[in-house]
Amino acid sequence: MSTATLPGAAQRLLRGPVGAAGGVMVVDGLPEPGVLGALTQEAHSRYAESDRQDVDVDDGTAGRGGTPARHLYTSGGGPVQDALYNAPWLSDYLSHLCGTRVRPTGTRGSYSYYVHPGDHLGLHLDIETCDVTLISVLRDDAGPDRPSGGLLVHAAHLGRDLHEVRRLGEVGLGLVKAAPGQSIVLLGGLLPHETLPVDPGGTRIISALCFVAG
Ligand SMILES: O=C(O)CCC(=O)C(=O)O
Ligand SMILES: [Fe+2]
Repeated sequence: MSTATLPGAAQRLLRGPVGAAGGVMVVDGLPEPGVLGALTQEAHSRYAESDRQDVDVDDGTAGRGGTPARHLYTSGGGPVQDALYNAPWLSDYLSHLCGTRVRPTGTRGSYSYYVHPGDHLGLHLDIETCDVTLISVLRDDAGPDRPSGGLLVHAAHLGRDLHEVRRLGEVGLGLVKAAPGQSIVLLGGLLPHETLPVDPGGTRIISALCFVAG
C-alpha cells in the first residue's frame, strides 16, 4: 500500500508538523499541573468501574480498529476529562501541531490502566474516530528510564497497514516514553503502534482523547 492512496485528511496530517516528525510528538506542560492532579484523581476514582480487557491473540486486522491483543483495564472519562477534551484551545493547539483542523469526535474520552505485570496493548491502528490521539500520562511508576509501558511506534510503516508491519517484522521501531505532565500527540490512524508490557510494580495510567481531522 502506498501512502499516495490515502484520503486527503490523512495526506494533510502526514504533511503537518507531527507527520513530518514521524507521526508522533511528546509535548510538555499538557496537562498543566492543576489539571494533571484533577485528571489523575478522576482516573483513580473511575478505576473501580473499569473493565478488564484480556485478549491473548489479535484478530489479524490490517487496518484501523480491529481487536488487538491486550491485557489492561479501561474506563470512560468523567467531567474533568470532558472539560479538557472540549476546550476550544486544545483543538486549536492540536490543529496547529497537526497542520490541519482537528476536533473532538464527540464521544467521551477514556482512561487506560496498565496495572498487572505484563499488561500491554498489542500492535494496532486506532479506530476511525481517532485520526489524532492525545495520550496524557498521568502515572508511570516504572519511571522514564525503563521501557515498561512505553509506546512502541513502527515509524518505518507510517501510513502503511498492519499486514506490512507483520510481514516485514521489527524494523524502524521507535520507543516513546512520556512522563506525568507530558502528553503524546499521535497520528493514531496512520502510525502503527503498541504499548509495551509494564514491569512488576510499574503501574501506568493514561488519559486518551480522540480527534478527527477535517
Ligand atoms: O498506552 C499508550 O500510550 C497508547 C494507548 C493506545 O495506543 C490506545 O489506547 O489506542
Ligand atoms: Fe492506539
